[in-house]
Amino acid sequence: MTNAVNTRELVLGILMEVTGKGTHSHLVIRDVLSKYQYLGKQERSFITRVSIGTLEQMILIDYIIDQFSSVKVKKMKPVIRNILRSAVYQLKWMDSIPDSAVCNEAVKLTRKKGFQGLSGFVNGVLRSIARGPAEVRYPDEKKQPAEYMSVRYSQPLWLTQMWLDRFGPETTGQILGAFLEDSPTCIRCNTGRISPEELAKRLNQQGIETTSSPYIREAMEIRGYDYLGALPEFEQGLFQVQDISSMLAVRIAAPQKGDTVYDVCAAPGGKSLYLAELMQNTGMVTARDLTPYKVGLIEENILRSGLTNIRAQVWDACALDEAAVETADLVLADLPCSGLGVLGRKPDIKYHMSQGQIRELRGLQREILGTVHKYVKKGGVLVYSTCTIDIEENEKNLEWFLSQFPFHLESIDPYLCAALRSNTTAQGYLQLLPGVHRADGFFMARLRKDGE
Ligand SMILES: C[S@@+](CC[C@H](N)C(=O)[O-])C[C@H]1O[C@@H](n2cnc3c(N)ncnc32)[C@H](O)[C@@H]1O
Repeated sequence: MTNAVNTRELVLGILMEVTGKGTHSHLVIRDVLSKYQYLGKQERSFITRVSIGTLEQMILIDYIIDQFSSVKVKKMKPVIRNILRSAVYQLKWMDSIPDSAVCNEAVKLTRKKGFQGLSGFVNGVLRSIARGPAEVRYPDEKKQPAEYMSVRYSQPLWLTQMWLDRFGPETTGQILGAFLEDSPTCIRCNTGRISPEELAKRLNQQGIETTSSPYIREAMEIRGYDYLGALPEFEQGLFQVQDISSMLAVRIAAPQKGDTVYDVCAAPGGKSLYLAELMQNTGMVTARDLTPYKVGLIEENILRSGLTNIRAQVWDACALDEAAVETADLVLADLPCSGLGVLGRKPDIKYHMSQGQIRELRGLQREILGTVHKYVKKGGVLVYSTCTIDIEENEKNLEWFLSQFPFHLESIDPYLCAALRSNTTAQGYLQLLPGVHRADGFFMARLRKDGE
């Protein structure tokens, strides 16, 4: 790799930003790649792979380093621990790079960053790891199942314990395992403009692999593209990037032609656009979000879609809009949440989230639900959804909502394929689990307002 030193330095910068300042990895990586556009495809994919891979496996990587280092990872200087982390990722997960090259580059970078005196330490730790046994000595699976799974799947202990208590070891293993697998990009074909078969054919002709979803006809997973934004089919609005679970949330909302719809937390607008599309350019979808920046993202997407039955507005969902009270056939409350269902796509969430933050989010969700349910007409529908796997934000919030407001759950089976139907879907809600379902972790519930 011609530019190896530079790319490793860029990876270090990304790790410092994400682990030190808590910035989201996908934003930091996007900024770095757009700043260094002159880098070749190989260098760009090296930066993405090592940054994401290191973050994904960081708990396991730290565990490995701690077994070989006299100084524990937590006690190290941030620059040193991040140089070691990305080097261990290359040693253990990237067979194509010789161990000696990984160690030498890490030592050079240590010196370049002004830690001349620690270059011997970095060299020693990395060479011991490279020479050490290939197999990791995990915590005892029988005596310490949560510790074992936490290290094995590189997930925080509190999260692993929470899911073990709720789902048991088998399902927890499936969920955690799925987070470490490659997450394909999912797209939704704009069926108003092109059939899924024709879109797949056009993408295949450009060397892009497509796999149709078992759950929704217009959904497909795509692999093997370089830059999505450059595809003519994207430019022309023939498809949207959207996970299958998000599409399902819209499907269970089942908007009708001519409906008045409020999507109260809508940016960047994926679900709003799908709602508007299903309404075949009739009725009106009001897509709201908190800031002009976020609403700008919705507006860009509206423009690309060519739909005219959708408008974007800045509106704080906690503030009551008197004019909207009892006007909506459908309200979509796809609320801010802990995001624990999408750890496979956004690995750094697991380092930033905590039980305290979950409590705060639950409070915000209740505040928003307590406001926006008022927009639903008597006999209208409210869909509550989150991209998380957390009983407090999902089932418990649902129970709370039903105890407070005049709504009842309604079966979502008519909108789902047989593979997704269960006791809970017959009641009116669905918790998707990665590894169990072929989709991101996601929760959705359909509630009908009492009355006409
Ligand atoms: C889960 S995301 C929505 C994703 C969106 N529904 C989609 O499918 O593209 C949650 C959104 O809620 C917004 N949000 C957070 N607090 C809000 C509030 N008080 N009022 C309105 N929007 C809010 C965030 O800016 C974020 O865009």
